[in-house]
Amino acid sequence: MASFVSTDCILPIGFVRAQDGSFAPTSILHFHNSPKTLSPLSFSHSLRASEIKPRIAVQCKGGSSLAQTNAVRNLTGSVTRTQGLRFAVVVWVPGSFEIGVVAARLGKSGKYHAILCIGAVIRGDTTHYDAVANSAASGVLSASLNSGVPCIFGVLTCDNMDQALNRAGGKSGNKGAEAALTAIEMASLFEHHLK
Ligand SMILES: Nc1c(NC[C@H](O)[C@H](O)[C@H](O)CO)[nH]c(=O)[nH]c1=O
Ligand SMILES: CC(=O)[C@@H](O)COP(=O)(O)O
Repeated sequence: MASFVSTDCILPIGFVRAQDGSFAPTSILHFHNSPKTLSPLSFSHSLRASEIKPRIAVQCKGGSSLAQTNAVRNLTGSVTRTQGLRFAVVVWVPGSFEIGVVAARLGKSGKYHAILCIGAVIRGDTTHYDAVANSAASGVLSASLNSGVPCIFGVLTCDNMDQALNRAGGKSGNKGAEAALTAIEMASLFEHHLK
């Protein structure tokens, strides 16, 4: 389930060990509840835990955990609320290495709410597998981040064909179908909650 939490919290990003053995934050970012972006409102150095008057409990002694604030919303995508959503499927490119650039072009077109990327990389005798598999993954991720449109990684990376067939509708399920559901959920999340 994809979810997005907007909170009003104080986020310690570093700790020092105090003389009594407790941990105190060395720097604090104070975030304000903003569903769109978390933007630090203030940045205070070397605040000690005793100086913080948080709206949340910051447990520093023996570890650090942030209690939930009193303003938390979970935004989730839906696999049923899909009216009007448009999808592109990248599958018939020469190889998985080429998926990323096609996904990026489709994402930037503004025509689609999500791009589903489907492929299978099967290990051979050389290290070429690693180059292709890693490039396919980074290519799809870059397409997402650069276009702002969810590009879903539905590329099998397997040591042999049996592994691939088992994940393409065999005894290990259908990773392509799972990726398709992820595409729907992400498109719905973006369309209904993150515009
Ligand atoms: N061996 C596999 C490949 N290799 C081809 C590359 O993806 C790429 O098309 C080529 O290197 C030219 O840029 N592709 C797969 O998708 N699966 C493989 O098992
Ligand atoms: C993923 C690949 O590129 C790989 O299947 C190529 O096979 P080989 O390493 O035997 O050339």
